[in-house]
Amino acid sequence: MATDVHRPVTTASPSTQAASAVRVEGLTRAFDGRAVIDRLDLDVRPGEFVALLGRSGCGKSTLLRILAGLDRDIEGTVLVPRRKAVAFQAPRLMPWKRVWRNVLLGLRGSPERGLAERALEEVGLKHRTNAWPKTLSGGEAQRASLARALVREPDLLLLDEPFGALDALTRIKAQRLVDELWQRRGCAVLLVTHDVEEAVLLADRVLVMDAGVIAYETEIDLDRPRGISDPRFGELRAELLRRLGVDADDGSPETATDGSPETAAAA
Ligand SMILES: Nc1ncnc2c1ncn2[C@@H]1O[C@H](COP(=O)(O)OP(=O)(O)OP(=O)(O)O)[C@@H](O)[C@H]1O
Repeated sequence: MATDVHRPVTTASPSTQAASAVRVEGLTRAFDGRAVIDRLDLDVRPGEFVALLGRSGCGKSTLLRILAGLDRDIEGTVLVPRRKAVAFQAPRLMPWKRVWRNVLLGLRGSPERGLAERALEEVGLKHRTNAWPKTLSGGEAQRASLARALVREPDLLLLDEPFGALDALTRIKAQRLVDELWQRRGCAVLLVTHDVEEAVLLADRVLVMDAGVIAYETEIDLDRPRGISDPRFGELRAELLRRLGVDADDGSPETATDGSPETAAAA
């Protein structure tokens, strides 16, 4: 797997690179002198599905943008595969280009329309190949955005709240689609989400970001396909909510009282 190195201060050995789809060591990103990411370490295995939770403003999108190579004003080591793709909450389609041209946007050379068609077929949108973006529903636009990511044949797929703006039913369908695509493609996925159930439903491992680092992580030891009625699902959900500082019973934020690392992570 070809690997991009962003401003390394240390160098990982080739064997380490092969064992990880993402390797981050001592990553720091500051804005106006304030470290939003503060010596963060992270490893994602090839083909692993990782979900990233955390309070609003804790730095999730900043981390994702760094992994995508969109922000290089960093300290530390970031190793990511060269073939990576990102999809955001807003589909970011160019309104003056037809759907298939949007899918091919930014690809080198002169990629053929058939390439876009195959990716659109994979997301169930082949019938809208020739459409203008403004004629797509929210769910369709998000699928077009996913097709644009898939056409890059990524080893790493970065998803920043991709279902955040969708209605509940469309969201469930989009989650199933991402699950299917991940199983078929076998790429590593890093999904930023606010939705704890979505994280437990889809991910192999869920991370909670707080105070600039990964403050908590848990493997999701549930068989697939997963159902929210599974008692273990409820346990994992409750624990993650607790780590996020939310009481699973009444949804109200907990107050940090004892200064313990656990409480600090959740506060
Ligand atoms: N370009 C920037 N300039 C200054 N501050 C920034 C910039 N980008 C992000 N920040 C700040 O960094 C912090 C983390 O932002 P980020 O968008 O990564 O949070 P987040 O966890 O993704 O939040 P949310 O869940 O609300 O999307 C915020 O305080 C934000 O204001």
